[in-house]
Amino acid sequence: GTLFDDLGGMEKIQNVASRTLDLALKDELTRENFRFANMKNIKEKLSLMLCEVADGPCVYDGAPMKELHDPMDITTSQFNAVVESLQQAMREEKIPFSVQNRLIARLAPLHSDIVTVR
Ligand code: HEM
Repeated sequence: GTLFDDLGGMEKIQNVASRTLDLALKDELTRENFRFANMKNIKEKLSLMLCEVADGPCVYDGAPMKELHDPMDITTSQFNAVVESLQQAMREEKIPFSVQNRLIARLAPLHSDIVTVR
């Protein structure tokens, strides 16, 4: 089976994406960035990205990660904060720890496109 199946399929992924962004909107380290963002749109695009990266039946159709995040001058601490929001969201959805880690591992390479400041 795919990581997509192990995560519990599309509905679970949509819940995770939605909750991750709600948490990021509350987190002191990241809330300013998301303050004026179209959360409904980001939730949809993040769902597609997570689905695709987990070998699910989706094609990400959003903006390239670097282009999108580069102007925000994002730090490693902020990147880690979003990853922690994602981990909390997966925990709340009762996704097994080992499955959580497989998804995180596939997102780790995005670090170099997203973080442009130390
Ligand atoms: C694993 C890390 C991350 C992933 C996978 C990710 C993914 C995404 C995706 C898929 C979108 C929507 C793209 C689109 O609308 O076409 C997005 C938008 C956005 N991301 Fe991230 N992101 C990450 C980290 C971060 C961090 C650390 C911040 C800032 C603290 C951040 C701030 C934003 C903001 C503000 C938007 C909305 C931009 C806009 O609509 O103009 N992201 N991200």
